[in-house]
Amino acid sequence: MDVEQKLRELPGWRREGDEIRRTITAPDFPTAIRIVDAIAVRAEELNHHPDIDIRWRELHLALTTHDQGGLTELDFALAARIDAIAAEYGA
Ligand SMILES: C[C@H](O)[C@H](O)[C@H]1CNC2=NC(N)=NC(=O)C2=N1
Repeated sequence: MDVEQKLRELPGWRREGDEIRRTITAPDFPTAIRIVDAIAVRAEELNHHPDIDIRWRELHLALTTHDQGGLTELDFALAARIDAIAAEYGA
């Protein structure tokens, strides 16, 4: 898998070691929590779960595939869904 090519398709995300990361800034704290809830639904569907650090209206997300020891297609599939959710909630 060409990680750099995948990242070009996901401009909000950056690579840090074995992870890709994105910060989402929601309009307010309740919206940030709704975004987390929507991400949870997708994560369950994909059986792939982000690390999420909630700081007021900022969400710091990190994706990797622990059981494969690094980045996989699943990380990029979930990242694309997270981007769609963020856009839907005005973040
Ligand atoms: C057993 C189950 O499939 C694994 O624990 C899954 C669940 N969700 C996961 N999510 C992420 N981000 N990485 C994983 O390696 C992972 N593994």
